[in-house]
Amino acid sequence: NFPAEAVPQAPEDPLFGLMRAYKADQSPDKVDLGIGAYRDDNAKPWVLPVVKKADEILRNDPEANHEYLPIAGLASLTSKAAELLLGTGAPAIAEKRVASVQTISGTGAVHLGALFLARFYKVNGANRTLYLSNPTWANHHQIFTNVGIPIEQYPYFDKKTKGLDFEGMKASLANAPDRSIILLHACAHNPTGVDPTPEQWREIAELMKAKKHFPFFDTAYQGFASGDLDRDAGAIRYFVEQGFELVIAQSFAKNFGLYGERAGCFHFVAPPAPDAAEVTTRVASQLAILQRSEISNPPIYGARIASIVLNDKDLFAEWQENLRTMSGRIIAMRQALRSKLEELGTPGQWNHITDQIGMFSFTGLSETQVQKIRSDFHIYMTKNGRISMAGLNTRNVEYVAKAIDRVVR
Ligand SMILES: Cc1[nH+]cc(COP(=O)(O)O)c(/C=N/[C@@H](CC(=O)O)C(=O)O)c1O
Repeated sequence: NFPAEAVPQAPEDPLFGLMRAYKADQSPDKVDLGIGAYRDDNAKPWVLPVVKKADEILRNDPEANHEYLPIAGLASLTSKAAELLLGTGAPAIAEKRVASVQTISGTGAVHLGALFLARFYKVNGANRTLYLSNPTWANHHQIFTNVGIPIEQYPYFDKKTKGLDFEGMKASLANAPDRSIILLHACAHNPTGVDPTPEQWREIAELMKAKKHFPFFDTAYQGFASGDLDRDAGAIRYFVEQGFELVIAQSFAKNFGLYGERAGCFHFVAPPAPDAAEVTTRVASQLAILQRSEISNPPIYGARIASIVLNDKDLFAEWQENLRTMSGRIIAMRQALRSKLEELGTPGQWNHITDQIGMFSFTGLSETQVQKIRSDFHIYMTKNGRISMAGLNTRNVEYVAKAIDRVVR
C-alpha cells in the first residue's frame, strides 16, 4: 500500500481549483477571470459557428466511424497544422524537414517534446537544462520536471514597466550554458500578455544562434492574439527561416474552441542539410515509439473537426472571421477596462492593459489584493494577478473596474 510518506497529499492545481471555487460560489455577482477559455459577451462558452458547420458535415459523413487513427494522428490535420505555423509552401515542408505528430492538445505536445528531448537531447549522458520564462504557464514546470529535464528561469516581466524585461532576458540567455533548451511562447505570452516586438525577436534569435540554443516554441493562441494567423506565427517562421533546429507545441484548444476535445500537434523541424530528410524520418520514428507507449493514438473527433475546417477554403475563411470576432471582443474589453480605471482615477498606470496582447492581462494586483477582490467581490483570478480578458463583458466590466479600484486604494 502507499503510506503518507510515500504518497503525500498534493496541493490542488491552482487553475482548476480556481474553476471549482468559482463554480461553487453562489453569488449572483461572481465573475470568472481565471481559466484561459474564451467566453462571449454573455459570459458563455462559444462554440465557433465554423466548428458547428464542421460538426454537421462530420455527422452526415457516411464513412465516419470510430476506428483508431495512426500513431501520428490524422495526416490531413497534421500536414495543415504544420502549414498553418510555417506558412503555405514553406521550404522546410517542401524539403521534408518537418516531422508532425497529433497530440493530446497543447499539453500533450509540450509533454511529447519534453519526453523526446529528455531521451535524445543530452550532453555526456546528462539532460541539458531548459530555460522557462519567469513567469510562464503554470503547467510548464511540472511537465518538464516529470521527465527529468532540469529547469532554470529567464527573466521576462518587468514589474515597473509591466512590459518585457528584455535586457534581463538577453543576459540570462547569454549566460546559460551553450545548447540549452529555451522555451518560448510564440505569441500572447501566458500569463503576462507581453510579447517581444519583431525587432526584439530578431535579437533573441541572433543571441540564441550564437549560443547554439535549442528553441522550444509553445503556441496555444495563434490567431487569437492579433486576430491574424500569419502575424501570430511570425516568431516561429523567423526562427525556422534562420535555420534553427527546433520543436513546436501547437494547441487548437483556444483558437478552435475545442478545449475538451484535446486537439493539438507536435512538430520537429530539422535545419537545412544534406541529411535533413533522413534526420526527420529518424526523429519521427522515435516520436512514434514514445507516443505509442503513452497514448497509442490520439483522439479522433477534434482532429476531424479541425481538419475539415483547415482543408476547405470557405470554412477556413469563416474560421478566420471567427478568430477576428474572438480577438476583437477581447481587445474591446481591454480598452473598456482601461478607460473605466482611468475614469475612476484608480491609483497606478493602466496602459499595460491595452499594451498587452492575447487572452490574458497581468494586472499587477498583489496576492493580497487578489484574495480581497475574490472574498469581497467574488471576482476570480489567479493569485499572480493574471486575468483572462475573455471573462469580461459589457455587463461586468464596470463592476470589475470598481472592484479593482477598491482593492488598489
Ligand atoms: C502557453 C500554453 N500552452 C499550452 C496550454 C495547454 O492547452 P491545452 O488545453 O492542453 O491545449 C495552455 C493553456 N492554458 C490555459 C488552460 C490551462 O491552464 O490548461 C490557461 O493558462 O488558463 C497555455 O496557456
